[in-house]
Amino acid sequence: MSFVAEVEVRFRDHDSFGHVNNAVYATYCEQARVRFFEEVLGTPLSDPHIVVAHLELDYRAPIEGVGTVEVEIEAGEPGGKSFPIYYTLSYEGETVATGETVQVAMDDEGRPTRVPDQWREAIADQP
Ligand SMILES: CC(C)(COP(=O)(O)OP(=O)(O)OC[C@H]1O[C@@H](n2cnc3c(N)ncnc32)[C@H](O)[C@@H]1OP(=O)(O)O)[C@@H](O)C(=O)NCCC(=O)NCCSC(=O)c1cc(O)c2ccccc2c1O
Repeated sequence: MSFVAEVEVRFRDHDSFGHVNNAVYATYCEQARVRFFEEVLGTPLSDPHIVVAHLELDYRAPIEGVGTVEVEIEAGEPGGKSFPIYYTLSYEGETVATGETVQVAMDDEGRPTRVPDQWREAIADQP
C-alpha cells in the first residue's frame, strides 16, 4: 500500500485543446505532496525547512474530463540533505503521468542541512 491523495480536476484546468494543461500536473503533485508532508512526515505547509530542488514529469495519457485524479506518492531513501518523491497520477483507472521531485532540507539560516531523523523514520515507516 502507498500514500494516495485524491485531487479535484477543475473545468478551468483544461486548455483550449480540451485536455488538462501540462503545467497543472505539477500542481496536482504539489497538492498531494503537501498532504504527504502533513500526514506522513508531520510537517505543515508553513514549515520553511524544505525546498523543492528538482521536478520532472512524464505525460502518458491526456485528462479530458473533470472529476478526480489519484496521486500515489512514495518517498525514496534519503541521501544526506535530500530525498526523492515519486508520483503516479491516475485518472479513471489509467496512469496519466509519472514524476519525481527532489526535496532538500534547510536549516534555520536557509542553508541545506541533513535530512532530520524524524523524516528519515517517517519515510522508512511510510504506508
Ligand atoms: C536546492 C538548493 C538549496 C540546493 O543548494 P546547493 O546546490 O548549494 O546545495 P548542496 O550542494 O548542499 O546540495 C544539497 C542536496 O541537494 C541536492 N540537490 C541540489 N540541487 C539539486 C537538483 N537540482 N536536483 C536534485 N538534487 C539536488 C544535492 O544532491 C544534495 O543532496 P544530498 O542528499 O546528496 O546531500 C538551491 O539550489 C536552491 O535554493 N534552489 C531553489 C529552490 C527553490 O526555490 N525551489 C522552489 C520553491 S520551494 C517550493 O516550491 C515548495 C513546494 C512545496 O510543495 C512545498 C511543500 C511543503 C513545504 C515546502 C514546500 C516548498 O518550499
